[in-house]
Amino acid sequence: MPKVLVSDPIDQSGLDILAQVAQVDVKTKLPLEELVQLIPNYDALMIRSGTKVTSEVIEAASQLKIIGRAGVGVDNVDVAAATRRGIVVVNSPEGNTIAAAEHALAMMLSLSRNIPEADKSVKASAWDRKKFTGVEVYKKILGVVGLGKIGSHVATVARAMGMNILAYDPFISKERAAELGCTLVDLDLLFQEADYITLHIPKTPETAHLINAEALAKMKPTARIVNCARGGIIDEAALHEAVKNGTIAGAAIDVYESEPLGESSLRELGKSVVLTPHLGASTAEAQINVAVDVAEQIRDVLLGLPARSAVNIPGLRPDVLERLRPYLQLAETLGNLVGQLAGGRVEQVQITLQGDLANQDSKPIVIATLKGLLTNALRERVNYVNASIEAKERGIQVIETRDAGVKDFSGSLYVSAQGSLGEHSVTGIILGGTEVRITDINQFPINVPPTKYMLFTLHRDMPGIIGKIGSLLGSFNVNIASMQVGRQIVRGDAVMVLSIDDPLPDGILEEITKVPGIRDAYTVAL
Ligand SMILES: NC(=O)C1=CN([C@@H]2O[C@H](COP(=O)(O)OP(=O)(O)OC[C@H]3O[C@@H](n4cnc5c(N)ncnc54)[C@H](O)[C@@H]3O)[C@@H](O)[C@H]2O)C=CC1
Ligand SMILES: O=C(O)C(=O)COP(=O)(O)O
Repeated sequence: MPKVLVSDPIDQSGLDILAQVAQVDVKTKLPLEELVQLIPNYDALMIRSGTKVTSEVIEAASQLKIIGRAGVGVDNVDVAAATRRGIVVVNSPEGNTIAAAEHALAMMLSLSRNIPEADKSVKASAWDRKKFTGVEVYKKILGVVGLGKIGSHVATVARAMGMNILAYDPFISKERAAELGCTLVDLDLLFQEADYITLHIPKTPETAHLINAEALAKMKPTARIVNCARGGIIDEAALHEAVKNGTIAGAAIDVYESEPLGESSLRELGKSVVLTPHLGASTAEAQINVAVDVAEQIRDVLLGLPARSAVNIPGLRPDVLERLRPYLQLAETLGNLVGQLAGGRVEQVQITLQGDLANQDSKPIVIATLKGLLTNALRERVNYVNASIEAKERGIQVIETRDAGVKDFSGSLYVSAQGSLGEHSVTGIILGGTEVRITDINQFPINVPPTKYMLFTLHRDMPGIIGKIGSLLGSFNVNIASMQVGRQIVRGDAVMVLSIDDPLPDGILEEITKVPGIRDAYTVAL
């Protein structure tokens, strides 16, 4: 019988499902060393946010087939390490949406009406009404950062309370935002206008310390901020300063840079700050939802069936996968590339299967392209199973075409993305059965393999320009691994593609665009 280790508190309904197919051991609050020692005995691990599944744990997990996260965020799991070991990671994308949204709303109201401090004072036998006079949310502006599942529900309920909603989410279309009654704005405007700011984004390298001293300085002195998303999106030291100095009026925080919260100056801020111990998902209903959702998936995987919400494996039929594997890699790379070139919100994607590829099953290729495209927004949360739904929810229009007449290569894939910042296109092929080659960017012919870090420029084809870019990169200590130029006509417009060994340092892209003749420059990490 397979063995499942449950290392965080999970609702009994989930444990009952696991017990149908496995021996279930519940051992919570395990120190890392003990987890590393125990894990080789288990086929499945079921967790919440308390267990850190580090690469060390995964390396020791010689039998492990699946990690089930009974919740949304998988930032406590080294998903890349799990993927390398062939371990499926599943979560419950919707099981606690309502719980988290309601907690954010409760936090906003608690902060506005000083409920926690007032409660404390009554329980201490005081009757102090003046001290706890609050503010109303009615007719106030709520800035929602991240208009995904939780952010959308918060916006809907807040509208019903008479709030006006500004939203920032670079991956959501204007139409989708309008459907929710929200006005999409840029982040600076949201910071400047909002009376309340609520965060509903994943923690990624881009969102780490999104709310720092500089951002806080842009906010109204009456602004209040709510974080029920992830610790580390707010710089806690900067928040403490901002509330203490009156830069903003207050904050309600559920998640912290380090959990459990250790020594923290946030505790010293009295009624201006409301703190809860990561309770967003802690409702009876959500805990049953996530426990059942994830336990069912663990059961299925242990029985050899596919999981419905795997964050790290394609949910496609194995035979299709095998046949199309190189083209799925091509599609994912082109989707990711065109998404990064497009930069902002993508509204429309066109995917054309050309030449011999036009006779293949397009569905997996379209899904792989969308997965690549959405990786920028959703990271490891997007997979082959949910890529189409996620694209639809973001209002991205997908146009799929076939053109068997294109005979440049035996089969090629063309992907273009039209978004808030313009349109970009890329074409690619598979060389020698396995190798991805990019053969065209924005209608300029090239022939380059994708690499981890790339720099693209659109420029005028004129003498000296390549040298200038080379020297500029050199002066920033950026090593160029390879370089190629593509043009349609001599001394007309051209594109330059550079593979570089490291990410571009801050500020250099701006310098590149200042070089005479350079029209645009883009950096991409694949
Ligand atoms: N406090 C708690 O107990 C809980 C916390 N959460 C956290 O809430 C967050 C949101 O969850 P969901 O709404 O389910 O996820 P979701 O994936 O449905 O929505 C996230 C949204 O953020 C957007 N986004 C990504 N990067 C962005 C950026 N740099 N700027 C602005 N928007 C960006 C995405 O386009 C997406 O629409 C996650 O971090 C999750 O871990 C979720 C459940 C409970
Ligand atoms: O689902 C999420 O992302 C959460 O943050 C919930 O965390 P928890 O399962 O309550 O430890």
